[in-house]
Amino acid sequence: MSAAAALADVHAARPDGARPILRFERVGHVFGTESCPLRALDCVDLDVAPGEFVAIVGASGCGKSTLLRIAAGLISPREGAASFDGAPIVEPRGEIGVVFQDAVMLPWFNVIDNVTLPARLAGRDMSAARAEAERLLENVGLTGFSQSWPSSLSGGMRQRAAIVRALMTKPRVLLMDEPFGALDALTRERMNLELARIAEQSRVAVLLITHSIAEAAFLADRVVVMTPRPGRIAEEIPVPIPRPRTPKTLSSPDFAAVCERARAHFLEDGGSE
Ligand SMILES: Nc1ncnc2c1ncn2[C@@H]1O[C@H](COP(=O)(O)OP(=O)(O)OP(=O)(O)O)[C@@H](O)[C@H]1O
Repeated sequence: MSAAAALADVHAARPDGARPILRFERVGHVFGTESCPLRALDCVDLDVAPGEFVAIVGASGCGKSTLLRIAAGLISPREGAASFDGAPIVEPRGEIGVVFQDAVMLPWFNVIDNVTLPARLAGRDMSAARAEAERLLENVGLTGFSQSWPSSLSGGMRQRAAIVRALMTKPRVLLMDEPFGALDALTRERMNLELARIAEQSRVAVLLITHSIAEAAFLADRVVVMTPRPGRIAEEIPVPIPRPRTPKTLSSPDFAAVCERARAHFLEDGGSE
């Protein structure tokens, strides 16, 4: 069974309603003190539908990570609200998985113990959790590495393990903050293909933050461009490219058009990708 088929299987029995699975309503956030405030986000309205893949691009410091941390329940927004399936997000929850740029793994745990940690913390049956983890590891190309120490894995392998760990809670939303930013270009391309397969065949909704317009256009159903700080939504660009996405996608006129439309914002602002 392929990684994607396995993940489709993981999510198969879940009924998805028509309402957004993730919603930001007039979300604003200010850091700093009253005398020295720093407005990171301003009036962000954004919906993510069940199973949808949304990528966010924006200049460094425009508030992308802050938005994602609000969705993860790690920060309470000063203004507006974020909700998951209609309920306010007030703390981290199992249905929302998070993958950060640095695949933080506990160095004193091997791979299988790291990826099954959420299951252990949730008090799940560990033999079932281990079997599920082994299956997911196999399907992301980490067969035979379950007993390895994190220090012996490459960056790409650690990131794959981090994705498996995030999927162990059977999330309905996967939040990804520059997950492949630290990888070399070739590994990043391979990881993009893998993530595209996961997203296409599973029903997990993905909110991806990336500095790469090409990565956003390749993976997403919709590319959201943010303004420089304070971050607002400048434009939502639909990506009319059929799935499955393949390496050939990168040379399609639609792909080039989406990239050009997104890039125009950064040229206007004097910024760069
Ligand atoms: N905990 C914090 N305390 C104070 N200021 C913060 C904090 N977190 C973020 N900021 C500030 O808020 C703004 C938005 O930060 P954020 O990390 O969300 O931006 P970003 O778009 O993700 O940036 P990058 O692309 O460089 O990662 C920045 O000016 C940052 O310095």
